[in-house]
Amino acid sequence: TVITDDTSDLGTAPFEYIIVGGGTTALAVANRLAVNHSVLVVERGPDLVNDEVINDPFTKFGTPSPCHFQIDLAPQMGFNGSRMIPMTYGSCLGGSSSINTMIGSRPTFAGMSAIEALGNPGWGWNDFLPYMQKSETFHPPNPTQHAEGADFIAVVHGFDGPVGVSFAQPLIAPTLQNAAKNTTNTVFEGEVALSPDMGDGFSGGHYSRAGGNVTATGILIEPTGGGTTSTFNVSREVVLSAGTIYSPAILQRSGIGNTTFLRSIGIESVLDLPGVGANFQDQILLTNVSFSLTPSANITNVTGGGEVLLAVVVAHPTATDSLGSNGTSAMDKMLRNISAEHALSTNGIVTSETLTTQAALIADAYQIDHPLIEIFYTPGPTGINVWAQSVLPLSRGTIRINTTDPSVDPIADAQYLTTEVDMVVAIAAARRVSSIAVTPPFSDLLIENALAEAGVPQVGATDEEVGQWVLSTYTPGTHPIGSNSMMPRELGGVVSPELLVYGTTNLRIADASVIPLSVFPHTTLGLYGVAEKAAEMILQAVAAESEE
Ligand SMILES: Cc1cc2nc3c(=O)[nH]c(=O)nc-3n(C[C@H](O)[C@H](O)[C@H](O)COP(=O)(O)OP(=O)(O)OC[C@H]3O[C@@H](n4cnc5c(N)ncnc54)[C@H](O)[C@@H]3O)c2cc1C
Repeated sequence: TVITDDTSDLGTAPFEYIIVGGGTTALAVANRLAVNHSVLVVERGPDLVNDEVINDPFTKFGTPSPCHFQIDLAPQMGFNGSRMIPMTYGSCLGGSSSINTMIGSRPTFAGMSAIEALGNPGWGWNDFLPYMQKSETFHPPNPTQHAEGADFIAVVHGFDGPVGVSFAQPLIAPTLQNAAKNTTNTVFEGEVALSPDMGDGFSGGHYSRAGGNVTATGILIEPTGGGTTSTFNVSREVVLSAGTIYSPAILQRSGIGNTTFLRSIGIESVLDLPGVGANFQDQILLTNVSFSLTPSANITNVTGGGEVLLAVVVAHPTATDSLGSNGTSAMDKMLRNISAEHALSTNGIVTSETLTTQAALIADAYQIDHPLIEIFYTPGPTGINVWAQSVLPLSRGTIRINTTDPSVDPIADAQYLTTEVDMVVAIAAARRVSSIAVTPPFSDLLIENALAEAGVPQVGATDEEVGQWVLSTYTPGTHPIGSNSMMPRELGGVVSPELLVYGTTNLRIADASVIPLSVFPHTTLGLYGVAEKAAEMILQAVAAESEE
Protein backbone atom coordinates (compact mmCIF):
# COMPACT_ATOMS: atom_id res chain seq x y z
CA THR A 1 0.00 0.00 0.00
CA VAL A 2 1.37 3.39 -0.91
CA ILE A 3 0.48 6.09 1.59
CA THR A 4 1.46 9.69 0.96
CA ASP A 5 1.95 12.20 3.76
CA ASP A 6 -0.75 11.10 6.21
CA THR A 7 0.75 8.39 8.39
CA SER A 8 -2.18 8.08 10.80
CA ASP A 9 -3.48 4.93 9.05
CA LEU A 10 -0.29 3.10 9.87
CA GLY A 11 -1.33 2.46 13.47
CA THR A 12 1.00 2.15 16.41
CA ALA A 13 1.95 -1.54 16.35
CA PRO A 14 5.62 -2.14 15.63
CA PHE A 15 6.56 -3.26 12.14
CA GLU A 16 8.75 -6.34 11.88
CA TYR A 17 11.01 -4.48 9.45
CA ILE A 18 11.44 -0.81 8.69
CA ILE A 19 13.33 0.20 5.56
CA VAL A 20 14.58 3.76 5.46
CA GLY A 21 14.56 5.02 1.89
CA GLY A 22 12.40 3.57 -0.90
CA GLY A 23 14.98 3.44 -3.68
CA THR A 24 16.56 0.80 -5.88
CA THR A 25 17.93 -1.65 -3.33
CA ALA A 26 15.27 -0.89 -0.72
CA LEU A 27 12.27 -1.93 -2.79
CA ALA A 28 13.98 -5.12 -3.97
CA VAL A 29 14.61 -6.09 -0.32
CA ALA A 30 11.06 -5.11 0.69
CA ASN A 31 9.63 -7.19 -2.15
CA ARG A 32 11.10 -10.35 -0.61
CA LEU A 33 10.46 -9.57 3.07
CA ALA A 34 6.84 -8.51 2.56
CA VAL A 35 5.85 -12.00 1.44
CA ASN A 36 5.66 -13.14 5.06
CA HIS A 37 6.35 -10.13 7.25
CA SER A 38 5.09 -6.65 8.03
CA VAL A 39 7.34 -4.09 6.37
CA LEU A 40 7.27 -0.29 6.46
CA VAL A 41 9.22 1.48 3.70
CA VAL A 42 9.69 5.19 4.29
CA GLU A 43 10.56 7.21 1.19
CA ARG A 44 11.24 10.92 1.27
CA GLY A 45 10.31 11.64 -2.35
CA PRO A 46 7.00 11.30 -4.22
CA ASP A 47 5.35 8.27 -5.81
CA LEU A 48 5.82 8.81 -9.57
CA VAL A 49 4.97 5.33 -10.74
CA ASN A 50 2.55 6.72 -13.31
CA ASP A 51 4.77 9.60 -14.44
CA GLU A 52 5.63 9.50 -18.16
CA VAL A 53 9.19 10.73 -17.62
CA ILE A 54 9.89 7.85 -15.23
CA ASN A 55 8.11 5.23 -17.31
CA ASP A 56 9.64 6.11 -20.66
CA PRO A 57 13.34 6.41 -19.97
CA PHE A 58 14.16 5.49 -23.54
CA THR A 59 12.96 8.77 -25.01
CA LYS A 60 12.61 10.91 -21.90
CA PHE A 61 16.07 10.40 -20.40
CA GLY A 62 17.43 13.60 -18.89
CA THR A 63 14.04 15.34 -18.90
CA PRO A 64 13.64 17.04 -15.52
CA SER A 65 11.08 15.42 -13.21
CA PRO A 66 10.06 15.72 -9.55
CA CYS A 67 12.46 12.78 -8.97
CA HIS A 68 15.54 14.65 -10.21
CA PHE A 69 17.66 16.26 -7.52
CA GLN A 70 21.17 17.66 -7.34
CA ILE A 71 23.53 18.11 -4.46
CA ASP A 72 26.43 20.55 -4.78
CA LEU A 73 29.62 18.73 -3.95
CA ALA A 74 32.24 20.42 -1.82
CA PRO A 75 34.68 22.27 -4.13
CA GLN A 76 36.66 19.73 -6.17
CA MET A 77 40.04 19.81 -7.91
CA GLY A 78 39.81 21.97 -10.98
CA PHE A 79 41.35 24.49 -13.28
CA ASN A 80 42.06 27.13 -10.69
CA GLY A 81 42.29 24.82 -7.70
CA SER A 82 38.61 24.26 -7.07
CA ARG A 83 35.45 23.62 -9.01
CA MET A 84 31.85 23.54 -7.86
CA ILE A 85 30.17 20.48 -9.33
CA PRO A 86 26.62 19.22 -8.80
CA MET A 87 25.90 15.51 -8.44
CA THR A 88 22.52 14.23 -9.71
CA TYR A 89 20.48 11.63 -7.83
CA GLY A 90 16.92 10.35 -7.78
CA SER A 91 14.55 10.94 -4.87
CA CYS A 92 11.18 9.22 -5.30
CA LEU A 93 9.84 5.68 -5.02
CA GLY A 94 12.43 3.70 -6.94
CA GLY A 95 15.21 6.17 -6.10
CA SER A 96 17.97 6.74 -8.62
CA SER A 97 16.83 3.76 -10.70
CA SER A 98 13.80 5.86 -11.62
CA ILE A 99 15.95 8.33 -13.52
CA ASN A 100 19.03 6.40 -14.51
CA THR A 101 20.30 5.59 -18.00
CA MET A 102 19.41 1.90 -17.71
CA ILE A 103 22.76 0.68 -18.98
CA GLY A 104 22.73 -2.83 -17.56
CA SER A 105 26.15 -4.18 -16.72
CA ARG A 106 27.01 -6.36 -13.78
CA PRO A 107 29.96 -6.20 -11.40
CA THR A 108 33.12 -7.78 -12.74
CA PHE A 109 34.54 -11.18 -11.87
CA ALA A 110 37.86 -9.55 -10.91
CA GLY A 111 36.08 -6.89 -8.90
CA MET A 112 34.02 -9.31 -6.83
CA SER A 113 37.24 -11.25 -6.14
CA ALA A 114 38.70 -7.99 -4.80
CA ILE A 115 35.67 -7.36 -2.59
CA GLU A 116 35.91 -10.89 -1.20
CA ALA A 117 39.66 -10.52 -0.64
CA LEU A 118 39.02 -7.30 1.25
CA GLY A 119 37.56 -9.44 4.04
CA ASN A 120 34.10 -10.34 2.82
CA PRO A 121 33.70 -14.10 2.51
CA GLY A 122 30.67 -15.11 0.47
CA TRP A 123 30.89 -12.10 -1.85
CA GLY A 124 33.16 -13.53 -4.58
CA TRP A 125 31.75 -13.84 -8.10
CA ASN A 126 30.66 -17.49 -7.81
CA ASP A 127 28.86 -16.87 -4.52
CA PHE A 128 27.28 -13.61 -5.67
CA LEU A 129 26.14 -14.67 -9.17
CA PRO A 130 23.12 -16.71 -7.92
CA TYR A 131 21.68 -13.57 -6.28
CA MET A 132 22.01 -11.55 -9.47
CA GLN A 133 20.34 -14.43 -11.31
CA LYS A 134 17.57 -14.60 -8.72
CA SER A 135 16.72 -10.95 -9.31
CA GLU A 136 16.50 -11.26 -13.08
CA THR A 137 14.20 -12.27 -15.91
CA PHE A 138 16.53 -12.11 -18.88
CA HIS A 139 15.04 -11.69 -22.33
CA PRO A 140 17.47 -13.12 -24.91
CA PRO A 141 17.96 -11.11 -28.09
CA ASN A 142 15.53 -11.86 -30.90
CA PRO A 143 16.97 -12.98 -34.29
CA THR A 144 17.14 -9.39 -35.61
CA GLN A 145 18.93 -8.11 -32.52
CA HIS A 146 21.23 -11.12 -32.65
CA ALA A 147 22.08 -10.38 -36.28
CA GLU A 148 22.90 -6.81 -35.24
CA GLY A 149 25.44 -8.00 -32.68
CA ALA A 150 23.51 -8.73 -29.47
CA ASP A 151 24.68 -11.91 -27.79
CA PHE A 152 24.36 -13.63 -24.43
CA ILE A 153 25.61 -16.52 -22.34
CA ALA A 154 22.58 -18.32 -20.94
CA VAL A 155 24.20 -19.91 -17.88
CA VAL A 156 24.96 -16.58 -16.20
CA HIS A 157 21.36 -15.34 -16.39
CA GLY A 158 18.19 -15.77 -14.39
CA PHE A 159 14.85 -16.28 -16.07
CA ASP A 160 12.17 -15.86 -13.41
CA GLY A 161 13.22 -12.96 -11.17
CA PRO A 162 11.44 -9.65 -10.62
CA VAL A 163 13.70 -7.44 -12.79
CA GLY A 164 13.35 -7.62 -16.57
CA VAL A 165 16.64 -7.25 -18.48
CA SER A 166 16.62 -6.91 -22.24
CA PHE A 167 18.28 -5.34 -25.23
CA ALA A 168 17.01 -2.05 -26.62
CA GLN A 169 14.43 -2.24 -29.38
CA PRO A 170 15.54 -1.10 -31.99
CA LEU A 171 18.87 -2.42 -30.83
CA ILE A 172 21.44 0.22 -31.49
CA ALA A 173 22.33 2.93 -33.92
CA PRO A 174 23.74 0.64 -36.66
CA THR A 175 26.10 3.07 -38.40
CA LEU A 176 27.33 4.43 -35.10
CA GLN A 177 27.85 0.94 -33.74
CA ASN A 178 30.09 -0.15 -36.58
CA ALA A 179 32.06 3.11 -36.69
CA ALA A 180 32.48 3.14 -32.91
CA LYS A 181 33.57 -0.51 -32.76
CA ASN A 182 36.14 -0.25 -35.55
CA THR A 183 37.59 3.05 -34.36
CA THR A 184 37.77 1.88 -30.73
CA ASN A 185 39.74 -1.16 -31.83
CA THR A 186 42.15 0.97 -33.86
CA VAL A 187 42.65 3.58 -31.14
CA PHE A 188 43.19 0.99 -28.40
CA GLU A 189 45.70 -0.80 -30.60
CA GLY A 190 44.12 -4.15 -31.34
CA GLU A 191 40.94 -5.81 -30.38
CA VAL A 192 39.36 -4.31 -27.29
CA ALA A 193 37.88 -7.38 -25.69
CA LEU A 194 34.17 -6.84 -26.20
CA SER A 195 32.39 -9.04 -23.73
CA PRO A 196 29.81 -11.19 -25.50
CA ASP A 197 27.59 -10.54 -22.48
CA MET A 198 27.81 -7.60 -20.08
CA GLY A 199 26.59 -9.92 -17.33
CA ASP A 200 29.35 -12.51 -17.46
CA GLY A 201 31.86 -10.76 -15.23
CA PHE A 202 34.09 -9.87 -18.20
CA SER A 203 36.14 -13.11 -17.81
CA GLY A 204 35.49 -16.22 -17.61
CA GLY A 205 40.40 -13.97 5.27
CA HIS A 206 39.64 -12.15 7.64
CA TYR A 207 36.13 -12.68 8.91
CA SER A 208 34.46 -10.81 11.69
CA ARG A 209 30.78 -11.00 12.52
CA ALA A 210 29.20 -7.71 13.39
CA GLY A 211 28.02 -8.68 16.88
CA GLY A 212 27.40 -5.73 19.16
CA ASN A 213 25.02 -4.38 21.67
CA VAL A 214 23.44 -1.32 20.06
CA THR A 215 19.88 -2.11 19.05
CA ALA A 216 17.72 -0.04 16.72
CA THR A 217 14.27 0.38 18.24
CA GLY A 218 12.62 2.21 15.38
CA ILE A 219 12.63 5.43 13.41
CA LEU A 220 11.46 9.00 13.73
CA ILE A 221 9.79 10.57 10.70
CA GLU A 222 9.79 14.31 10.29
CA PRO A 223 7.56 15.62 7.48
CA THR A 224 9.66 17.39 4.83
CA GLY A 225 7.60 20.56 5.03
CA GLY A 226 7.47 20.53 8.85
CA GLY A 227 4.66 19.26 11.07
CA THR A 228 4.25 16.57 13.67
CA THR A 229 6.97 13.97 13.91
CA SER A 230 5.95 10.35 14.31
CA THR A 231 7.80 7.41 15.78
CA PHE A 232 7.54 3.90 14.40
CA ASN A 233 8.87 0.95 16.35
CA VAL A 234 10.46 -2.13 14.91
CA SER A 235 10.34 -5.65 16.31
CA ARG A 236 13.08 -7.19 14.18
CA GLU A 237 15.36 -5.01 12.05
CA VAL A 238 15.84 -1.59 10.56
CA VAL A 239 17.31 -1.64 7.05
CA LEU A 240 18.93 1.60 5.98
CA SER A 241 18.58 2.12 2.22
CA ALA A 242 18.74 5.88 1.71
CA GLY A 243 21.64 5.65 -0.76
CA THR A 244 25.31 6.59 -0.69
CA ILE A 245 24.78 10.25 0.18
CA TYR A 246 22.02 10.02 2.75
CA SER A 247 22.57 6.69 4.57
CA PRO A 248 25.79 7.85 6.29
CA ALA A 249 24.09 11.13 7.16
CA ILE A 250 21.24 9.27 8.89
CA LEU A 251 23.74 7.13 10.81
CA GLN A 252 25.65 10.23 11.92
CA ARG A 253 22.48 11.95 13.11
CA SER A 254 21.66 8.77 15.03
CA GLY A 255 24.99 8.97 16.87
CA ILE A 256 26.85 6.35 14.81
CA GLY A 257 30.14 7.54 13.33
CA ASN A 258 33.43 9.07 14.32
CA THR A 259 32.89 10.05 17.98
CA THR A 260 35.22 13.06 17.89
CA PHE A 261 33.55 14.37 14.77
CA LEU A 262 30.03 13.77 16.12
CA ARG A 263 30.86 15.62 19.34
CA SER A 264 32.16 18.57 17.33
CA ILE A 265 28.65 19.12 16.00
CA GLY A 266 26.91 18.41 19.29
CA ILE A 267 25.79 14.82 18.74
CA GLU A 268 26.19 12.32 21.52
CA SER A 269 27.95 9.25 20.20
CA VAL A 270 26.07 5.97 20.52
CA LEU A 271 28.65 3.95 18.64
CA ASP A 272 32.16 4.92 17.56
CA LEU A 273 32.46 3.84 13.93
CA PRO A 274 34.98 6.10 12.17
CA GLY A 275 34.32 4.56 8.76
CA VAL A 276 30.82 6.06 8.51
CA GLY A 277 30.95 8.53 5.61
CA ALA A 278 34.58 7.68 4.74
CA ASN A 279 35.79 5.68 1.70
CA PHE A 280 33.24 7.63 -0.39
CA GLN A 281 34.13 7.29 -4.06
CA ASP A 282 32.66 7.71 -7.50
CA GLN A 283 33.63 6.79 -11.00
CA ILE A 284 34.52 9.99 -12.79
CA LEU A 285 33.04 11.11 -16.07
CA LEU A 286 36.32 12.24 -17.58
CA THR A 287 34.94 13.36 -20.89
CA ASN A 288 31.49 14.11 -22.23
CA VAL A 289 32.27 15.59 -25.59
CA SER A 290 29.86 16.33 -28.40
CA PHE A 291 31.38 16.06 -31.88
CA SER A 292 29.48 17.61 -34.78
CA LEU A 293 28.47 15.41 -37.70
CA THR A 294 29.23 16.21 -41.32
CA PRO A 295 26.07 17.20 -43.22
CA SER A 296 26.11 13.93 -45.19
CA ALA A 297 26.19 11.84 -42.03
CA ASN A 298 23.06 13.33 -40.53
CA ILE A 299 21.84 11.99 -37.24
CA THR A 300 19.08 9.91 -38.81
CA ASN A 301 21.59 8.13 -41.04
CA VAL A 302 23.93 7.49 -38.18
CA THR A 303 21.41 6.21 -35.69
CA GLY A 304 19.04 4.46 -38.01
CA GLY A 305 16.36 7.02 -37.21
CA GLY A 306 13.48 6.74 -34.83
CA GLU A 307 13.67 7.54 -31.18
CA VAL A 308 17.08 6.27 -30.24
CA LEU A 309 18.08 8.71 -27.54
CA LEU A 310 19.55 6.02 -25.37
CA ALA A 311 21.34 3.96 -27.99
CA VAL A 312 24.76 3.36 -26.53
CA VAL A 313 27.89 1.61 -27.74
CA VAL A 314 30.08 0.58 -24.84
CA ALA A 315 33.71 -0.57 -24.75
CA HIS A 316 35.72 -1.56 -21.72
CA PRO A 317 39.45 -1.16 -22.47
CA THR A 318 41.82 -2.75 -19.97
CA ALA A 319 45.11 -1.27 -18.72
CA THR A 320 46.94 -2.97 -21.59
CA ASP A 321 44.46 -1.65 -24.15
CA SER A 322 44.75 1.87 -22.75
CA LEU A 323 48.40 2.23 -21.76
CA GLY A 324 50.16 -0.16 -24.12
CA SER A 325 51.69 -3.61 -23.59
CA ASN A 326 53.30 -2.54 -20.30
CA GLY A 327 50.02 -1.01 -19.09
CA THR A 328 49.14 -3.62 -16.50
CA SER A 329 52.61 -3.62 -14.98
CA ALA A 330 52.73 0.20 -15.04
CA MET A 331 49.43 0.36 -13.15
CA ASP A 332 50.65 -2.38 -10.84
CA LYS A 333 53.78 -0.43 -9.99
CA MET A 334 51.89 2.80 -9.31
CA LEU A 335 49.22 1.12 -7.22
CA ARG A 336 51.61 -0.96 -5.13
CA ASN A 337 53.74 2.12 -4.46
CA ILE A 338 50.88 4.19 -3.07
CA SER A 339 52.65 5.69 -0.14
CA ALA A 340 51.61 6.42 3.39
CA GLU A 341 52.20 10.09 2.55
CA HIS A 342 49.44 9.91 0.02
CA ALA A 343 46.99 8.67 2.66
CA LEU A 344 48.09 11.60 4.79
CA SER A 345 47.53 13.99 1.92
CA THR A 346 43.89 12.86 1.84
CA ASN A 347 43.48 14.22 5.38
CA GLY A 348 43.13 10.81 6.94
CA ILE A 349 39.85 10.10 5.12
CA VAL A 350 40.96 6.51 5.03
CA THR A 351 44.00 5.17 6.83
CA SER A 352 47.19 4.43 5.02
CA GLU A 353 46.61 0.68 5.58
CA THR A 354 43.12 0.91 4.05
CA LEU A 355 44.37 2.82 1.03
CA THR A 356 47.32 0.50 0.39
CA THR A 357 45.11 -2.58 0.87
CA GLN A 358 42.56 -1.28 -1.60
CA ALA A 359 45.25 -0.17 -4.06
CA ALA A 360 46.81 -3.66 -4.04
CA LEU A 361 43.41 -5.27 -4.65
CA ILE A 362 42.78 -2.92 -7.54
CA ALA A 363 46.19 -3.91 -8.97
CA ASP A 364 45.19 -7.58 -8.61
CA ALA A 365 41.90 -6.89 -10.41
CA TYR A 366 43.77 -5.34 -13.37
CA GLN A 367 45.88 -8.50 -13.53
CA ILE A 368 42.70 -10.40 -14.34
CA ASP A 369 41.47 -7.99 -16.99
CA HIS A 370 39.33 -5.57 -15.04
CA PRO A 371 38.42 -2.66 -17.33
CA LEU A 372 40.44 0.49 -16.70
CA ILE A 373 38.04 2.87 -18.40
CA GLU A 374 34.68 2.75 -20.10
CA ILE A 375 34.18 4.45 -23.44
CA PHE A 376 30.68 4.95 -24.70
CA TYR A 377 29.14 6.62 -27.68
CA THR A 378 25.65 8.13 -27.70
CA PRO A 379 23.81 9.99 -30.40
CA GLY A 380 22.88 13.52 -29.32
CA PRO A 381 20.43 15.90 -30.96
CA THR A 382 23.03 17.33 -33.37
CA GLY A 383 26.11 15.18 -33.04
CA ILE A 384 27.73 12.18 -31.41
CA ASN A 385 28.84 12.27 -27.80
CA VAL A 386 31.91 10.34 -26.75
CA TRP A 387 32.12 9.65 -23.05
CA ALA A 388 35.03 8.25 -21.07
CA GLN A 389 34.54 7.14 -17.51
CA SER A 390 37.06 5.88 -15.00
CA VAL A 391 35.90 2.52 -13.71
CA LEU A 392 37.97 1.79 -10.61
CA PRO A 393 39.25 5.06 -9.09
CA LEU A 394 41.43 5.24 -5.98
CA SER A 395 40.64 8.78 -4.79
CA ARG A 396 38.54 8.72 -1.63
CA GLY A 397 36.33 11.36 -0.05
CA THR A 398 33.76 11.86 2.69
CA ILE A 399 30.07 12.39 3.42
CA ARG A 400 29.60 14.40 6.58
CA ILE A 401 26.67 16.25 8.10
CA ASN A 402 27.38 19.70 9.51
CA THR A 403 24.11 20.17 11.38
CA THR A 404 21.66 17.93 13.19
CA ASP A 405 18.84 19.30 11.02
CA PRO A 406 17.71 16.39 8.82
CA SER A 407 16.41 18.72 6.13
CA VAL A 408 19.92 20.02 5.40
CA ASP A 409 22.01 18.06 2.89
CA PRO A 410 25.27 16.58 4.16
CA ILE A 411 28.56 17.83 2.74
CA ALA A 412 29.60 15.43 0.01
CA ASP A 413 33.26 15.71 -0.90
CA ALA A 414 34.34 13.17 -3.52
CA GLN A 415 37.99 14.32 -3.66
CA TYR A 416 37.97 13.49 -7.36
CA LEU A 417 41.34 12.98 -9.07
CA THR A 418 43.37 13.58 -5.93
CA THR A 419 45.54 10.50 -6.47
CA GLU A 420 48.28 10.47 -9.07
CA VAL A 421 47.13 7.14 -10.45
CA ASP A 422 43.63 8.50 -11.15
CA MET A 423 45.18 11.42 -13.06
CA VAL A 424 47.27 9.02 -15.16
CA VAL A 425 44.11 7.12 -16.11
CA ALA A 426 42.27 10.39 -16.79
CA ILE A 427 44.95 11.65 -19.15
CA ALA A 428 45.11 8.30 -20.97
CA ALA A 429 41.33 8.27 -21.41
CA ALA A 430 41.17 11.85 -22.67
CA ARG A 431 43.98 11.20 -25.15
CA ARG A 432 42.07 8.24 -26.57
CA VAL A 433 38.95 10.35 -26.99
CA SER A 434 41.02 12.83 -29.02
CA SER A 435 42.35 9.96 -31.14
CA ILE A 436 38.86 8.56 -31.67
CA ALA A 437 37.74 11.84 -33.24
CA VAL A 438 40.50 11.70 -35.87
CA THR A 439 40.45 7.97 -36.60
CA PRO A 440 38.34 6.48 -39.41
CA PRO A 441 35.72 5.19 -39.85
CA PHE A 442 34.33 7.21 -36.90
CA SER A 443 36.10 10.42 -37.99
CA ASP A 444 34.42 10.09 -41.42
CA LEU A 445 31.13 10.86 -39.68
CA LEU A 446 32.44 14.13 -38.21
CA ILE A 447 33.09 17.63 -39.52
CA GLU A 448 36.70 18.36 -40.45
CA ASN A 449 37.85 20.25 -37.38
CA ALA A 450 35.64 18.36 -34.93
CA LEU A 451 38.30 18.22 -32.19
CA ALA A 452 38.99 21.93 -32.14
CA GLU A 453 35.31 22.79 -32.43
CA ALA A 454 34.52 20.62 -29.42
CA GLY A 455 37.37 22.22 -27.46
CA VAL A 456 39.16 18.90 -26.95
CA PRO A 457 43.00 18.86 -26.81
CA GLN A 458 44.75 17.96 -30.05
CA VAL A 459 46.31 14.52 -30.36
CA GLY A 460 49.84 15.88 -29.78
CA ALA A 461 48.98 17.91 -26.65
CA THR A 462 51.27 17.54 -23.61
CA ASP A 463 50.24 15.62 -20.48
CA GLU A 464 50.06 18.95 -18.68
CA GLU A 465 47.62 20.38 -21.26
CA VAL A 466 45.44 17.26 -21.31
CA GLY A 467 45.48 17.10 -17.50
CA GLN A 468 44.36 20.71 -17.19
CA TRP A 469 41.59 20.14 -19.72
CA VAL A 470 40.33 17.11 -17.78
CA LEU A 471 40.40 19.04 -14.51
CA SER A 472 38.34 21.83 -15.99
CA THR A 473 35.71 19.63 -17.68
CA TYR A 474 35.19 16.34 -15.77
CA THR A 475 31.94 15.69 -13.90
CA PRO A 476 30.66 13.09 -11.40
CA GLY A 477 30.08 9.65 -12.84
CA THR A 478 26.65 9.07 -11.16
CA HIS A 479 27.77 5.85 -9.49
CA PRO A 480 28.70 7.03 -5.97
CA ILE A 481 29.42 4.21 -3.52
CA GLY A 482 31.42 3.24 -0.44
CA SER A 483 30.30 5.69 2.26
CA ASN A 484 29.32 2.78 4.57
CA SER A 485 31.77 0.22 3.24
CA MET A 486 31.56 -3.52 3.72
CA MET A 487 35.10 -4.10 5.01
CA PRO A 488 36.74 -5.33 8.20
CA ARG A 489 36.05 -2.86 11.00
CA GLU A 490 39.76 -2.27 11.60
CA LEU A 491 40.14 -1.07 8.00
CA GLY A 492 37.36 1.46 8.51
CA GLY A 493 34.49 -0.82 7.53
CA VAL A 494 30.93 -0.01 8.59
CA VAL A 495 29.07 -3.23 7.79
CA SER A 496 30.03 -6.90 8.02
CA PRO A 497 29.63 -9.38 5.16
CA GLU A 498 26.09 -9.89 6.54
CA LEU A 499 25.52 -6.16 5.95
CA LEU A 500 25.02 -5.64 9.71
CA VAL A 501 26.39 -2.35 11.03
CA TYR A 502 29.33 -3.28 13.28
CA GLY A 503 28.41 -2.93 16.94
CA THR A 504 24.68 -3.28 16.37
CA THR A 505 22.32 -6.23 16.70
CA ASN A 506 19.62 -5.36 14.18
CA LEU A 507 20.67 -2.52 11.90
CA ARG A 508 21.57 -3.49 8.35
CA ILE A 509 22.41 -1.40 5.32
CA ALA A 510 21.34 -2.38 1.82
CA ASP A 511 22.21 0.21 -0.82
CA ALA A 512 25.18 1.40 -2.88
CA SER A 513 26.91 2.82 0.21
CA VAL A 514 28.09 -0.68 1.26
CA ILE A 515 30.08 -1.39 -1.92
CA PRO A 516 33.70 -0.82 -0.87
CA LEU A 517 35.40 -0.78 -4.28
CA SER A 518 34.01 0.62 -7.48
CA VAL A 519 33.89 -2.71 -9.27
CA PHE A 520 30.30 -2.39 -10.54
CA PRO A 521 30.89 -0.61 -13.90
CA HIS A 522 27.19 0.34 -13.65
CA THR A 523 25.64 -0.19 -10.29
CA THR A 524 21.99 -1.15 -10.62
CA LEU A 525 22.06 -4.83 -11.65
CA GLY A 526 24.67 -5.56 -8.97
CA LEU A 527 22.54 -3.74 -6.39
CA TYR A 528 19.60 -5.99 -7.18
CA GLY A 529 21.94 -8.88 -6.36
CA VAL A 530 22.88 -7.13 -3.10
CA ALA A 531 19.15 -6.78 -2.33
CA GLU A 532 18.48 -10.47 -2.92
CA LYS A 533 21.42 -11.46 -0.75
CA ALA A 534 20.37 -9.00 1.98
CA ALA A 535 16.80 -10.31 1.98
CA GLU A 536 18.03 -13.89 2.18
CA MET A 537 20.35 -13.12 5.11
CA ILE A 538 17.53 -11.28 6.92
CA LEU A 539 15.14 -14.19 6.42
CA GLN A 540 17.82 -16.69 7.45
CA ALA A 541 18.15 -14.82 10.74
CA VAL A 542 14.40 -15.36 11.33
CA ALA A 543 14.74 -19.05 10.49
CA ALA A 544 17.72 -19.42 12.85
CA GLU A 545 15.68 -17.73 15.59
CA SER A 546 12.77 -20.12 15.23
CA GLU A 547 15.14 -23.11 15.38
CA GLU A 548 16.56 -21.92 18.71
C1 LIG B 1 21.44 10.22 -13.74
C2 LIG B 1 21.86 8.82 -13.35
C3 LIG B 1 22.16 7.89 -14.34
C4 LIG B 1 22.52 6.58 -13.97
N1 LIG B 1 22.70 5.63 -14.96
C5 LIG B 1 22.87 4.33 -14.61
C6 LIG B 1 22.88 3.30 -15.60
O1 LIG B 1 22.73 3.55 -16.80
N2 LIG B 1 23.03 2.01 -15.20
C7 LIG B 1 23.18 1.68 -13.88
O2 LIG B 1 23.31 0.49 -13.58
N3 LIG B 1 23.19 2.63 -12.92
C8 LIG B 1 23.02 3.94 -13.25
N4 LIG B 1 22.97 4.91 -12.27
C9 LIG B 1 23.27 4.54 -10.87
C10 LIG B 1 22.14 3.81 -10.13
O3 LIG B 1 20.87 4.29 -10.53
C11 LIG B 1 22.34 4.01 -8.61
O4 LIG B 1 23.63 3.59 -8.24
C12 LIG B 1 21.34 3.20 -7.79
O5 LIG B 1 20.01 3.47 -8.21
C13 LIG B 1 21.50 3.53 -6.30
O6 LIG B 1 20.61 2.73 -5.57
P1 LIG B 1 20.50 2.86 -3.99
O7 LIG B 1 19.54 1.81 -3.54
O8 LIG B 1 21.85 2.90 -3.38
O9 LIG B 1 19.88 4.32 -3.74
P2 LIG B 1 18.70 5.12 -4.45
O10 LIG B 1 18.03 4.30 -5.52
O11 LIG B 1 19.24 6.44 -4.85
O12 LIG B 1 17.61 5.29 -3.31
C14 LIG B 1 17.79 6.05 -2.16
C15 LIG B 1 16.41 6.57 -1.75
O13 LIG B 1 16.46 7.01 -0.39
C16 LIG B 1 15.63 8.14 -0.26
N5 LIG B 1 16.02 8.89 0.95
C17 LIG B 1 17.16 9.58 1.18
N6 LIG B 1 17.12 10.11 2.43
C18 LIG B 1 15.96 9.72 2.99
C19 LIG B 1 15.37 9.93 4.27
N7 LIG B 1 15.98 10.66 5.21
N8 LIG B 1 14.15 9.38 4.51
C20 LIG B 1 13.50 8.66 3.56
N9 LIG B 1 14.03 8.43 2.33
C21 LIG B 1 15.24 8.93 2.05
C22 LIG B 1 15.85 8.92 -1.55
O14 LIG B 1 14.78 9.80 -1.78
C23 LIG B 1 15.95 7.78 -2.58
O15 LIG B 1 14.70 7.50 -3.18
C24 LIG B 1 22.63 6.24 -12.59
C25 LIG B 1 22.35 7.19 -11.61
C26 LIG B 1 21.95 8.47 -11.96
C27 LIG B 1 21.63 9.48 -10.88
